[in-house]
Amino acid sequence: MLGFHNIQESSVNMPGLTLPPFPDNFPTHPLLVIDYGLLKAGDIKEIDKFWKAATELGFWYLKNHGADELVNGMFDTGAEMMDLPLEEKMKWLRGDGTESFGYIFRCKPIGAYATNEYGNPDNTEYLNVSREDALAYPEVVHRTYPPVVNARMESTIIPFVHKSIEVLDAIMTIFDRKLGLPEGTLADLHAHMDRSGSDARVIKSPPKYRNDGGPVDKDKVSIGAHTDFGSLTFLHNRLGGLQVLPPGSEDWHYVLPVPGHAICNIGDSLGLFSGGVLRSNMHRVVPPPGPQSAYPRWSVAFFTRPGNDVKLRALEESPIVREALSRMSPEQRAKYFPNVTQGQWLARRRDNVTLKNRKASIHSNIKSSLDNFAL
Ligand SMILES: O=C(O)CCC(=O)C(=O)O
Ligand SMILES: [Fe+2]
Repeated sequence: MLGFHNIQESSVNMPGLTLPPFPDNFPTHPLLVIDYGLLKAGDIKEIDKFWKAATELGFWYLKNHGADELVNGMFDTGAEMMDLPLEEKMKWLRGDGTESFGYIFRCKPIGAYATNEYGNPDNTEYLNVSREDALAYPEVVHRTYPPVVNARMESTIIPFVHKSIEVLDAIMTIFDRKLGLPEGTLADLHAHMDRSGSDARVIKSPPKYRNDGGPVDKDKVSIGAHTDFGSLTFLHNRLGGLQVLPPGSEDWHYVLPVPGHAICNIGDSLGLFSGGVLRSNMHRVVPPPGPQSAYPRWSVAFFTRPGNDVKLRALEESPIVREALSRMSPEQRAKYFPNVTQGQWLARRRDNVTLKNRKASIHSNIKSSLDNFAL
């Protein structure tokens, strides 16, 4: 346990605060770098590289996306929220339902979420703003937000949501083409104002454990092994700590944060729609490496998820998906037709992360405890 009292806890963009670089002696997994400008311009070579990234690892860097200023604003918004007294923040706690919008605090006394297969909770804080609430603001679709968040809604959050949607919609258009689906198929499943679990998120994990390299004890993991519940994630990291489990590997590999490069990944819903052609890959977050572990770790993300009423199923209209399904055993194929809507899928996955259910599932089925833990 570390107490880094002299380090400014919250202001990730604080002028003069220089974060230590990612140490050289921590091996990282190379992600393909995709240029958003080239993707938008229809550059064939770039699209092929992008398709390779999306189908093989399911993670890639995206540069030239134009969101950096807005991302800085989102970090500041998160810092303003997290700086409020805990008592004030707790008034904005997310509800008990399946929706995860609002403030989330996972800590020892009151934590409700497991961070690993042993059920240890941590003290990660989240601010989750629903896509639909941002787009409808000041009308309320799901819930209301604290005044410090409302104060940033028009200047920062709404433009960040618009920008993230633009980028992820462009990516979905490319997937339509690559999968041989009519243009707009995936966009229709993610209609912007359909009620969904899509959100803009700021995540803070305070410094807690020193990370000197090598395997990380399971009880020191900040966000346990999981795949994302939705379709696409547009993630912005400053410090290291994100790790991926590459296909066929038993070891976790760090993803190097690169300035100006977002980290994008595929989630379960696109994995299902594509019959597994697009890869929803396992990842987790551990304390930042070396000297970085003395600093709070912040992330900003936008998660796009299908509408809650969308039925999850492999899109057999696509010849590529049909071909992938034809190579599967009937049992494997059945996994791509789970007979649930996105809303039911989210509820099921969230049930999995409550401590109560986590413990129950550890006892009943050790393998399912290696399932996924995010929000
Ligand atoms: O903070 C990060 O780098 C990743 C967070 C994550 O995987 C998630 O919230 O689903
Ligand atoms: Fe994730």
